[in-house]
Amino acid sequence: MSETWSVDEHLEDILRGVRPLEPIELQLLDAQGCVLVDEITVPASLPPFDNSSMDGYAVRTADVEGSTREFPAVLTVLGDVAAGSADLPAVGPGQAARIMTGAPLPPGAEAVVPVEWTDGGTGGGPADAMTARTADPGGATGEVRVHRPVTQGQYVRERGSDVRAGTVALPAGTVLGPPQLGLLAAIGLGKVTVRPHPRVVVVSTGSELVQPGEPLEHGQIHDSNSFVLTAAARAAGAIAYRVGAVADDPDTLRATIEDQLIRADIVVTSGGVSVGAYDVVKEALSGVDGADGSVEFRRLAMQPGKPQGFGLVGTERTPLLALPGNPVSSYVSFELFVRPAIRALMGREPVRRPTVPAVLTGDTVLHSPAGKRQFLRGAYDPPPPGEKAGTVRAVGGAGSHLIASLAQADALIVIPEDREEAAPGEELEVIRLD
Ligand SMILES: Nc1nc2c(c(=O)[nH]1)N[C@H]1C(S)=C(S)[C@@H](COP(=O)(O)OP(=O)(O)OC[C@H]3O[C@@H](n4cnc5c(N)ncnc54)[C@H](O)[C@@H]3O)O[C@H]1N2
Ligand code: MOO
Repeated sequence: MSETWSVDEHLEDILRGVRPLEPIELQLLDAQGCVLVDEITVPASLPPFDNSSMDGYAVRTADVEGSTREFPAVLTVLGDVAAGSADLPAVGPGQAARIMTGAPLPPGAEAVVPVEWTDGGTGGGPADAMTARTADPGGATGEVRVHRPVTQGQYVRERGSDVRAGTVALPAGTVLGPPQLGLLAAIGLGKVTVRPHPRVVVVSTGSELVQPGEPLEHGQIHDSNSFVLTAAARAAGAIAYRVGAVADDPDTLRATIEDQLIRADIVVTSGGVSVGAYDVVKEALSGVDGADGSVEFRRLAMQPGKPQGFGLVGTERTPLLALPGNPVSSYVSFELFVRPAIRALMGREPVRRPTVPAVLTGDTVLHSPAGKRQFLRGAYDPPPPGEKAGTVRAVGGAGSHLIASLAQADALIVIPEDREEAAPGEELEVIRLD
């Protein structure tokens, strides 16, 4: 661990070892957040048929021309056309069909008069609504008085007016969010080919660690990193498995990782990477060169997150990122290195979180070690209209054990390597953690 790596060099090294996962076919909801590999063509037009956009009466426009409240057009109602109806009455001169939103326009009809522009078949004033069929089956027949004319095609959603068969529904590279999944469902696709969610196995290490919910003996602490890392991996789009904390024993750790490789596209460990006598991850995984790969441990010019390990392990050369154990270091390292690796596996761009400018508020000058990129926890406010930069204030100190203030933060304030302090009023870059 002699030379010091920059944040960017370490990330580039990781990204060189990460290839996008092979595409697979998934059920629509399993593909949420995934990237489409090929463009999707619309197999059949949407809507598939001309249909009504209103509850009302399907009419011939000539029959209602010039109609008013005082001089209504009086039409004979043939019956109901409900959404899903296949049996459609032909609408002839002087006739109308009561029609529901989404129902196919019956033959002969050219437009739809909303029910509010009619007497609803009651013989009274303008209707507010139709009476439910169950309450008044007879309401579907008889006469209707139409108080306003409609033009050709009015309140009719034309076949193909949404998307036409043969056109591109979604281009390759689309990230499937709720509306995109909705479109695939609407055009009738039950499955879709995407790069899958990476499987991330999270292993925390440390003989002092006790699972939350269990009492502590003196000297012990609860394992929080494995929860942070597993939750963060899920938020980044991965399927994450949390393995309980492994004690500081190299053989146990090696065996645990070997067992886990079967379900891992990435392994993330926390703790045991520094220079202590019980730094188990380093001891178990460094220098195991050969077919099964190896993990290289290095010092980074960053704070927090100085000690890091990265390598490709097992016969599948699975990327393993060994993060430092201090809780803030572990989380910041996840954001800077594991999240981009997850996104690279998914084929999602950009892999890095973007930075945004923010003016530092508060009354404290922030300090940063020379030559290191520092990531301080911040609370960010977006810019008011017309301004480019938001504001950010530091929350908590620089200590990498400060879990409570990390929970107050929604941004990381970046102090570059060439700066040793930043004063209130200065504009800095921040990474938003949303
Ligand atoms: N002599 C030196 N000591 C240390 C150096 C150094 O350069 N020289 N680097 C320091 C830095 S910076 C960091 S970061 C830590 C990294 O240590 P490890 O990765 O070996 O982590 P541990 O020693 O296992 O734990 C550190 C700290 O974090 C707590 N921890 C660990 N795992 C969890 C967990 N799952 N949940 C909650 N808290 C956890 C652990 O109890 C320790 O307090 O090394 C410094 N030392
Ligand atoms: O660099 Mo360590 O990761 O501060 O706490």
